[in-house]
Amino acid sequence: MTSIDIIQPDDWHVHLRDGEALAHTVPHIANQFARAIVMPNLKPPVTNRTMAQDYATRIMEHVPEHVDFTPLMTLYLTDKTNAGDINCAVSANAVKAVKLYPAGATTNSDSGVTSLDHCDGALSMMQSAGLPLLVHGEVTDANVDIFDREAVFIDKVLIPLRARYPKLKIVLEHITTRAAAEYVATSEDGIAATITAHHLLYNRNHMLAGGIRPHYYCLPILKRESHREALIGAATSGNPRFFLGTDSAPHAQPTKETACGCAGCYTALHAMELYATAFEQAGALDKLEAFSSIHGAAFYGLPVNTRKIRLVKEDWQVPSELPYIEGQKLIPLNAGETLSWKFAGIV
Ligand SMILES: NC(=O)N[C@@H](CC(=O)O)C(=O)O
Ligand SMILES: [Zn+2]
Ligand SMILES: [Zn+2]
Repeated sequence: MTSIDIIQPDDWHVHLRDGEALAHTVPHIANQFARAIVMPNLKPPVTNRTMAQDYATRIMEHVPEHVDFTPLMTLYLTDKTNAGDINCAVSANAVKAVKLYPAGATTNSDSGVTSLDHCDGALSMMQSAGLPLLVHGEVTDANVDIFDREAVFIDKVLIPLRARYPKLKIVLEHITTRAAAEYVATSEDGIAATITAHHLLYNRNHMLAGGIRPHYYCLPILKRESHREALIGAATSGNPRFFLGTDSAPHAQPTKETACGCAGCYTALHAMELYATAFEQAGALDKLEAFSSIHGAAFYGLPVNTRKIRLVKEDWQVPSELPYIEGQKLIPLNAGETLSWKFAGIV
């Protein structure tokens, strides 16, 4: 039987939600990953040090016994976030990053930033403190086609932002296009990108051809095959600017399977199996460890994990549904499908 051992990975972008959901999401993510950057798009969003610390405590209550997992917390940037909010969170070491959601771009982004002009105090403080800005990189202009929103964001928002704050560390989250992969690979230091497993494995045909599949709907939306190929190229290039971020984003079944469904794919259960599948298909399994377990820690200035995990080549079936909040079900990505890699635990 084929198997590979790699340094235990970290997830540099995940949604764990809150309340009852944590009993489901936290054990899944803590099973495979040693640390995770936890997104702050709760209702209401996590906007200050106390909220971040309290949220971390609620997460820790659901880490199973004998499992070693550390949530790395983030603040949600709003028009009102000021230098004092950043300073307070940084000096207490309560957060590892700040998240920018353009207002209206994605799930729970109503409190997001309407214009970065409002955020000068916060961004200047982050730049001097070395606190990374994590970016949902899509414009929200109704006139911009949904398939172009990431590429337009780079030109209209990201490049001017970097000109204004050249030392600000930025992660372009969940990149989905050739434009993003090329921009991150070729521009000035201080930028990196996370890539999800689903954007490495699927293109928009998987979501739309032969019937509409809501569990493949996430933002930024799956793009055409040539973009998926560019992402595979970036992830397997060995370039330390690219690292793992699942963007696992649970939504209860009734809110996905409906006339106007929520964006988000749930992959926390089987993330490393999906990444291994994508890297194997690309003939690049030897690059999986650096992408999953080394590059992200280096960007965040954190030590690499000491434990190792094992992935084995073995068929198993993804459950067709998982228990979730309020008696509802959570449909994972790949529900009912057979995967050929299996996570076999810490070794
Ligand atoms: N990726 C998604 O499609 N959804 C995320 C939000 C986000 O990461 O944009 C969510 O919170 O559900
Ligand atoms: Zn996002
Ligand atoms: Zn996300």
